[in-house]
Amino acid sequence: MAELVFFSGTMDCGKSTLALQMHHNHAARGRDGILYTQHDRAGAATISSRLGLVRSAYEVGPATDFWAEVIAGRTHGRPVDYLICDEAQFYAAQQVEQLARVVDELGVDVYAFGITTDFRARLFPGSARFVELADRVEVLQVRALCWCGSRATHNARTVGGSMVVEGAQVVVGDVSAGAGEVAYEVLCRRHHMRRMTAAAARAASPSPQTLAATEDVTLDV
Ligand SMILES: Nc1ncnc2c1ncn2[C@@H]1O[C@H](COP(=O)(O)OP(=O)(O)O)[C@@H](O)[C@H]1O
Ligand SMILES: Cc1cn([C@H]2C[C@H](O)[C@@H](COP(=O)(O)O)O2)c(=O)[nH]c1=O
Repeated sequence: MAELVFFSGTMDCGKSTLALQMHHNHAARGRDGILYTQHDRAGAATISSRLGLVRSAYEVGPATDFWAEVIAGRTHGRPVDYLICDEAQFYAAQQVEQLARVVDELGVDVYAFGITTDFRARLFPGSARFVELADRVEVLQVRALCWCGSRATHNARTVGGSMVVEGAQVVVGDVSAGAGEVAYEVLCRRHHMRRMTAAAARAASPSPQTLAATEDVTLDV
C-alpha cells in the first residue's frame, strides 16, 4: 500500500542526503519518481546535500498542484511510482493535502523531508499538516548535535551573530560558519530556550586562565 512519510528533523541532520539516497535506491530498482523542492540553498529547482550530492528537481511554487502534476505525468505515459519532496516545510497545507490524496487515490508513495519547527520553535504550516496527515513521521537516525553535546532538537536563527526570535518565518540560509548576516544553528531545547548559542556560551565562559585563578566559578549555561 502506498504511504505518505514525513522525514523530519532539525536543519543539517541529513534530510536532503536521505532524499537523494532514497531516490537513487528506488530508481535503481526501476521505479519512476519525480523530485520536488522549494527554496533550496543552492538555488531554484535543485536538491542539494551538504555531503555534495546535487540533483535537479521541480521547484514548488504557490501554483503547484501535486494532484494535477501526477495526473499529467501519467497522461503522458510516466508510471509515477513515487514523489520525493524536499524542503517540505515550505509547502502550503493545501499542497500537503494534495500529496495525501495522491497517495490514497493514485497509489503513489510520497517521501517528504523537512524541518518541523522554525527559529521560534513554532511549527511551519506545511510541517504541521504533514504531522497531521502522514502515515509515519520518521526522525532521522543521524543526530545533529547542540554545542553542549546533547541532541539538537531546535533551530536557532542568528543575525549578525546574535540569536533572534522575531522576523519572517522564511529566510533561506545555512548553518555553516560564515553563512552570512542571517545564519542558523541547531541547539537542544534547553539552550534554545535560554538563547544560548555556541558564541554566546563562549562569551559567557571564563577562559581556562580565569578558571584556574577563580576557585568557585559556576557556569550557568
Ligand atoms: N564534511 C562532512 N563530512 C561528513 N559528513 C558531513 C560533512 N558535511 C556534512 N556532513 C553530514 O551531512 C549532514 C547534513 O546533510 P544534509 O542532507 O545537507 O542535511 P539537511 O538536508 O537535513 O539540512 C550532516 O549532519 C553531516 O552528518
Ligand atoms: C529554522 C528556519 C529555517 N529556514 C530555512 C533555512 C534553510 O534554507 C531551510 C532549511 O534547510 P535544511 O536543508 O533543513 O538545512 O529552511 C527558514 O526559512 N526559517 C526558519 O525558521
